[in-house]
Parts: sequence; structure tokens; C-alpha cells
Amino acid sequence: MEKIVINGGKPLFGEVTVSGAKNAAVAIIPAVVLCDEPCRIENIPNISDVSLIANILQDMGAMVRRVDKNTLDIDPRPINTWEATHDAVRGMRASYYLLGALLGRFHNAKVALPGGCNFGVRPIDQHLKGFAMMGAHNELVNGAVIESTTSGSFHGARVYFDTVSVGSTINLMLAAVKAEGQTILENAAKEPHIVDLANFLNSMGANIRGAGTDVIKIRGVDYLRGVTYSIIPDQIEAGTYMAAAAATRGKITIRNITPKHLESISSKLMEMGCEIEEYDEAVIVDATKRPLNRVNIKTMPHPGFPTDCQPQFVALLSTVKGTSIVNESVWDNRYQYVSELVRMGAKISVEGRLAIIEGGKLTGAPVKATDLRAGAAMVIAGLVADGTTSISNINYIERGYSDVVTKFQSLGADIKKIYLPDHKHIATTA
Ligand SMILES: CC(=O)N[C@H]1[C@@H](OP(=O)(O)OP(=O)(O)OC[C@H]2O[C@@H](n3ccc(=O)[nH]c3=O)[C@H](O)[C@@H]2O)O[C@H](CO)[C@@H](O)[C@@H]1O
Ligand SMILES: C=C(OP(=O)(O)O)C(=O)O
Repeated sequence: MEKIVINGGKPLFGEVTVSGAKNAAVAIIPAVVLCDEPCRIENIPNISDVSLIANILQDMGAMVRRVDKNTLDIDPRPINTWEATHDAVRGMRASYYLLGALLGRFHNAKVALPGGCNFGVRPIDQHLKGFAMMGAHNELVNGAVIESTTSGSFHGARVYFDTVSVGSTINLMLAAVKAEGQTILENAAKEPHIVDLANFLNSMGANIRGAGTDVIKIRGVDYLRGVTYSIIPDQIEAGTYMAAAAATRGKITIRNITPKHLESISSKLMEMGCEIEEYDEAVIVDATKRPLNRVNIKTMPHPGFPTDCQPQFVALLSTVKGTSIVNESVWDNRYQYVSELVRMGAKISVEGRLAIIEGGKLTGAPVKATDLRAGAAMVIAGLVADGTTSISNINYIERGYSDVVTKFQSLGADIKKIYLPDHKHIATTA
């Protein structure tokens, strides 16, 4: 078993470089399935979700070659199946993008239901509604696999999403890129990774307009050429380091970022009393100047405050005097980690979608990562807490954070990863 162990209480100082965005990488890699030539993808984060989706493509016949730690060459031409039903597919959320990509390429797809972080129910009704409007017949097989089939014709459609959904917007873009005619997506999500995916597809010859607004128009094309493409910086990883700098009352420079993607996070930190200096591709967060203020936060689809930074900011607010209220408006059940922060002395009560946080002192404790960003929240709490925090289930953290231990070490944190022998059952004799 592996754990992250932190001796807390040291403010962070120095510089850290953000990796490529997880949620862009895990959409762009399956999008390569639609391409008619090989592609090179750069600035790929070194995380387990990327390895998993790359392995899934390889199992389907794609030639995948790791050029270096952050670059993948993918030749999708040898893929000769529209089935992805093995266990790895269930190991991550974004594997459901294979539904849109395979429908787009083969007009048929059979893909296992996805996994990903557990926030209660994560429905895919809007994805399936869109595929059906484009001519697919969707069936849930044995409660575990979605089979989407067509009689050959797969065409554009006007799809109005009942809810703003990142996954459905991406999946429908993938399905529509090579479909016959025009697809119009209304009430579409506007996250930076949606724009990145559209830029990637357009660089290959797709015809997508409006990504980043709530109406996206896609005219189907016949051929997508191979390209070299570099993934955008990770907004959420950047937001995590920003929260960590504030929580430890430190001052850090975060490089390889897009300031525009961080506006909701920067403005919340400024409201708390942090000083933020923005450059073209860097941001400095300075929390050394004055005591921080309590704030309220409501998570929203982009450009609102991202739900994927909610746990990290709850950890930060647990250290800030006064009562802060966080309203999680995207997910029904994204506070499962709160009981772990409470072990560390945080005073948080959860009422439905609200977390009410009474800021104070944190003390090191053994805690677990209950999901990816919950794990990041434990790291932030551990960096602030008096004493030692050990975090288990760090495989969740490694789903989405490249080199998290070395990056925090470079900011002066006393943090390390340890390997513990697995507990063996010792047989007893009568
Ligand atoms: C791999 C990836 O990019 N994951 C992100 C993606 O997840 P994901 O794409 O799964 O999240 P969505 O944006 O689709 O979900 C947003 C809301 O819409 C609801 N919904 C979604 C689809 C659907 O068919 N029906 C429906 O009701 C969900 O229950 C949720 O309440 O966006 C989330 C919201 O920013 C982030 O937390 C995840 O990190
Ligand atoms: C929830 C997340 O990821 P996923 O949708 O892949 O579970 C996340 O990145 O915070």
C-alpha cells in the first residue's frame, strides 16, 4: 500500500509548473479514434487516467507510442472494433467518450458504463438522448454496457441539453464531427477543455463553431487529417496549488497557466485577501500580507467557480477565521470527504448541498482520499495542520495530479510518498 505522509505547518514558497489538463487529455485521446491519420499529442499529464485511456485505445488496436513523459503518438487506423467492454473502461469516467467517437467512426458502439469519482448518481441520459436524435438506438445490456447501433445512417440533429453537461457536450461533438449534415448543440457546456477539444478537432479539418459559448454548431466532414497538438494547462491543478498557497499563508508562482481560465478562482482568493499577480502564462498567489477573510462560494458550470476545486477550497476555508458557506450546485453528493477533514479538527456541517465551515486549527491525522479532488483537499489540509497527516487511497490522487509529491516538495513542503508492505493474513494452526 502507498501513502502520502505530510508534516504540516510550513508555508509554501517558490515556483511550480502546471501540467496539461486531465479533462482535456481524456477527451482528446479518444477523439483521435475519429482521425484518418496518426496524431501526436503533447503536454499530456503524467496521470493514471491518461495511461488507462491510452491502454484502452491500444487494446482496441490503435498503435500507441509514448515518445516521452508528456507526448503520445497515436495511430488510430488499425482500430477494427467498436467494442470497449472490458474492466479498464469501468475504471474511469472519460471512457464514455468512446461512445461518441466510435459512433462517429463506425456508426455503432458498445462501451461499458464508465466509473470515475463517486458523487452519487452520474446519469448519462443527455448523452443518450443526443445520440438517439442523431439516429442511434441505445440499449443498456445487462446493466453494465451501453450498445448504440444505427442502421447505417448517422446524421446531424438539433440537441437541446436539459442540463449543462460537460460530458454530453463533448460526446455529442465527437459523434457529430463526421456525421452527415449539421448538428446544433444548445445549452452546451463552456469549459476550457470543450474549447480545447474543438480546437484539436478543427486543426484536423473538422468544422465546429461556437465552442466556449452555449450554442455549438458542427458540420460533419468526411476526413480528419493527422496533427501535432498540445493540450491546454490544467485549470484545476492550478486552482489546487493556488488554494494550497493560500491555506499555508505562503507565496508561490504557478507557471504554464491560462489566467482567463482561473478568473473565478483568482477573484475568490482576492476576496479572501490574497494578492494575485497575473502574467501571460503565470500567476503569483501571495497570502502573506494580511489575515484571510471568510467567503461564500457557489460552484457553477464554467465560467462559474469549478466544482472540481470545491473540496480544496473547503480545506482552505477550514483554516480561515469565521463562518464560510459553500454551495455545491453541480453534484448532489460531493461532500463525502468532509468526515475526513473533521478528523483533522475541521468544523464543518453539511446540510444538503451546503457545507457550513467554521474556520480554525487543523491537526494531523490518518485520513483517506475518498476521490480525486477530495484527496487534493487532504493534501492541502495536511500541509497546514500541526503534526503529521498520512493519506491513504492515493491512487485517487494519482488519477489527476502529475508528480504531486515532487511538485509540493519543490515548494518547500515536508511531504513524501511511502510504501507499506500489504498486510498478509497469517494462517494459524490449531
Ligand atoms: C472527465 C471529466 O471531464 N469530468 C468532469 C465532468 O464530469 P461529467 O461530464 O460527468 O459532468 P457533467 O458536466 O456531465 O455533469 C454535470 C451535471 O449534469 C448532470 N447530468 C450529466 C449528464 C447527463 O446525461 N445527465 C445529467 O443529469 C450530472 O448529474 C451533474 O449534476 O464535468 C464535471 C462538472 O464540471 C466535473 O466535475 C468532472 O471532473
Ligand atoms: C470528478 C473528476 O473527474 P472524473 O469525472 O473523471 O471522475 C475530477 O476531475 O475532479
